[in-house]
Amino acid sequence: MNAYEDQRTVELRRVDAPGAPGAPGEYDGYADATIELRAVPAAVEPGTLAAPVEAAAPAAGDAAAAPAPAVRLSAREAFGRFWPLTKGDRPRLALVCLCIVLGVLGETAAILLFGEITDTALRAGSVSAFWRPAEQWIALTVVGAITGYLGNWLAAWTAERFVMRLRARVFSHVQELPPDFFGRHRLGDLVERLTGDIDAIEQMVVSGVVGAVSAVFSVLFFSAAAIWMRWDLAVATFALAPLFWLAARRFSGRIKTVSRQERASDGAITSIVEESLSNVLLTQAYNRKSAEEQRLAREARTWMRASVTGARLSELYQQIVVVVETVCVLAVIGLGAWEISAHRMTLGELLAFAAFMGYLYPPIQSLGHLGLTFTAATAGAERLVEILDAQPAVSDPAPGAGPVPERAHGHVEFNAVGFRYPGAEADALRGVSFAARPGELVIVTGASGAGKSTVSKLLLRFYDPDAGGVTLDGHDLSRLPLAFVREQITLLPQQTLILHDTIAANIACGRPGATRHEIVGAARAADAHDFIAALPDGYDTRIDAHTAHLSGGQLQRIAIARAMLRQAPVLVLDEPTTGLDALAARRVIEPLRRLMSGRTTIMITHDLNLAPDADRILVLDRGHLVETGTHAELLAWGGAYARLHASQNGGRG
Ligand SMILES: Nc1ncnc2c1ncn2[C@@H]1O[C@H](COP(=O)(O)OP(=O)(O)OP(=O)(O)O)[C@@H](O)[C@H]1O
Repeated sequence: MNAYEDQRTVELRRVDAPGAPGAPGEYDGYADATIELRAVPAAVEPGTLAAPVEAAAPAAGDAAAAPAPAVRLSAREAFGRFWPLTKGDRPRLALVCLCIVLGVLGETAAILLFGEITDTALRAGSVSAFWRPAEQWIALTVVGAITGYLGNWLAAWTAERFVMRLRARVFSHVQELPPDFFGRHRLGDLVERLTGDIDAIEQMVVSGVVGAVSAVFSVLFFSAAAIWMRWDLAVATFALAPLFWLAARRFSGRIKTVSRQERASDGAITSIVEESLSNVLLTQAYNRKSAEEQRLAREARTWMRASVTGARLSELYQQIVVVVETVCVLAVIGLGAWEISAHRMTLGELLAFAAFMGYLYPPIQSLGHLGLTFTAATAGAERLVEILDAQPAVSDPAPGAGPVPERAHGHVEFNAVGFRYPGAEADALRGVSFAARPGELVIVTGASGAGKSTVSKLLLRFYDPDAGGVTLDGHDLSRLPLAFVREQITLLPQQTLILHDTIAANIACGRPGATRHEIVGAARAADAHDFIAALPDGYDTRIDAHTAHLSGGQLQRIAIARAMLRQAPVLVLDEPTTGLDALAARRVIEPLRRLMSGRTTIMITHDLNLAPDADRILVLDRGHLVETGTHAELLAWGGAYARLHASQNGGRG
């Protein structure tokens, strides 16, 4: 019986919740090798199941503190929303289910053989009667092992593919969302949604289905076998089964609430860690170490309370199940003893019957657990659906909506443009009109919040205007493919964007496929070649946004080289010298002039050093275009521009 006992350990660990003391009873000892397949579905597996349950749960009062998700779904809606993503893998899922059914059938037959061995070989003391059922049992075990192996392997494959596909889909969608979406969501929380929440949904959709099939077929076959053996005994013991469902139902509402809290807390903790580490300079320079620690501790406390309450709920559920199970098992033993004493049953039959009962409870429990897993995963689904339902602010025009030029000349026009950010109370731009012809430099200036950056966002079509229109060479931007617009317009943002890669790759991302010769040429034109060549690994030096050992001015020149390589006819410079000291700013002016030459340049800036070079200067004030002209004209006019200029030159006008 050693082999059984070993397997029983597996069975108990897998079927009972972690840490749940007590076995379903001695009958569980008759588990056999096919147990592995039944345990595969992660949703049924206590370890995985317990995760959302245990890790959740605030005290009742804490539930109110959970940030309310914008989307509320029932488990069925959540499942329906993500099930279509299994398309393409359904034949494999069907094969997994077939393996499960074969495995359960094998288990059923093995238990019957065990009853036979007990009566014909053990009780009769006959070795010869042992061999035939033993051979059959071994054959069944080998078939079970093969189907178990195949089923587990395919199930893992399908589950991982689902995760990959879902993550790719959400990631691709997120990348199309407008900048204000990222303003409303913390980065760490988004990271958590793309990792933890996606895993939770997998638990519901793929592992959930596999787990449900496994549990349903186990219940069907074992109960059919038990009824076939002794329907009266079976009915008597089945009467207690609904108690499992009642227990699961009782707990599911609270678990959903605490799971929401747990998912939100996970997101908050990841956000705090991410924000703190990326702002470590601010933390150190402003002595904010203890403030940051307190921020983390606050969230961690919420998470801990949720986690402990979740563990308590889970444990309570488990213990109730253990008591119900023990009552059921004792009922079987008691009835069996009575039947044996009345010679209506043999010992082998009783053991086989009890084994079916012992085998029946775990899948019944699993079904209850699965309900809880679905409930917990729904909280993750709500958070992902919130992202997937967020609409990109702009979309590609329908194919054939209008002619698409091969390449733009760079004639940009704003015609009475009005725009208000989603959810904002005031217009960011109102009735703004101007034009920039190929090769011209147009400077957009004005006080903070005047609407300068909004001009660049509309030009790059991060948003469409609410009124008026923006055209490129006379084509309304909304009628041009997005990819075309962004190929024709190069943005040099205020903050230099660095990829975690070599300097060469950072420059080449302006034009994928650029040769080393072209990269070096662009770096020379950007005055970046000398300092790059002086680095130990030259162009192959790996840099990173946070660890780059390069100055702000050097990074800016790498960005200029990237823009040079791009060769787009329109250039948008957003505060190109902000954050640089006077010397570094002077060093980027010349490369900038080279970059601007021959291109339509819209420069958004407070810094008026390049203003005398501009063909036109636009002064914005609270979304209105209040002055337009050259530097000399506007100075002579003596209005807002003259005041701005004077403020920068210490009142010298
Ligand atoms: N995502 C947003 N949601 C709501 N309002 C926004 C958003 N972004 C900007 N605004 C508002 O739109 C107005 C114009 O903002 P914009 O960023 O264009 O100003 P700006 O002139 O570039 O300012 P700064 O010089 O400080 O960068 C401001 O009142 C700002 O508060």
